[in-house]
Amino acid sequence: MNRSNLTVPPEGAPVPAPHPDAPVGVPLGPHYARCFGCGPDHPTGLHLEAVSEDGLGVSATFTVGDVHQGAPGLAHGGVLATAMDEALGMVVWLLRKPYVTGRLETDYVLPVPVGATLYIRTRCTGVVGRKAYLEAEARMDAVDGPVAVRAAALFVEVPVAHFERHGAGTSGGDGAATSGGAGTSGGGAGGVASAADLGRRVNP
Ligand SMILES: CCCCC/C=C\C/C=C\C/C=C\C/C=C\CCCC(=O)SCCNC(=O)CCNC(=O)[C@H](O)C(C)(C)COP(=O)(O)OP(=O)(O)OC[C@H]1O[C@@H](n2cnc3c(N)ncnc32)[C@H](O)[C@@H]1OP(=O)(O)O
Repeated sequence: MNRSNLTVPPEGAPVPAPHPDAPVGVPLGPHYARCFGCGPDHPTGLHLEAVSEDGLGVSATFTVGDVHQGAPGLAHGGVLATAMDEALGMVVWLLRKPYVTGRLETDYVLPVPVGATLYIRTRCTGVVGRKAYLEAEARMDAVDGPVAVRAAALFVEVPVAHFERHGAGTSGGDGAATSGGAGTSGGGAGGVASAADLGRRVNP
């Protein structure tokens, strides 16, 4: 894909070992029930469903709905970038540290119609200090379908306080969702309802 060197790990950058608690071969479930990317409680979200492959890579599916259109009958490019961001974020979630997207690069290779299902695979390609490098590819309508979107990203590790300091209305009161969901019941990564939950998850 076309990409800047900001999302390419420096030569010799180590790929981390999977976290010992990282789930393998199981559905991840949502990390947050109201997440636009993966939350089952979000009415028009992407409802991405993902499986950890080996603790460092994730397979996810996203079916484009009516609410995701840009041009008539076609997925909005920003929505597709969000789907890639979400699937990439699920990989750093497996590393059991809080990260945010610093940079996201996207190549749109094919138009993606409403009703299409994207089969997304993402992978961590290196970690240097607070920076995690990741790549993603989305194939149309089958795991071995044509490539529709490619992405690369730099995620930056942040303290749990990042979410406490910057999140509005997520301190566990009315704005907080119950994490519930497949994340906790499916033996997967486990959902969070608040920044405090996130802290407990990272430092149990
Ligand atoms: C309260 C409720 C909590 C609920 C939370 C639930 C879950 C959340 C937790 C985990 C997520 C789980 C699953 C994933 C799900 C979804 C995926 C979507 C993820 C997102 O959608 S997340 C939202 C969008 N995201 C942001 O909202 C970030 C806004 N932003 C910032 O918060 C700062 O900007 C930050 C922190 C990025 C950096 O700030 P900073 O001050 O900490 O660090 P600094 O600037 O020193 O950068 C350190 C090193 O990164 C390099 N670096 C930084 N930025 C770069 C860039 N853009 N390009 C190239 N390199 C960059 C520097 O060059 C330096 O590199 P070097 O060390 O080599 O000098």
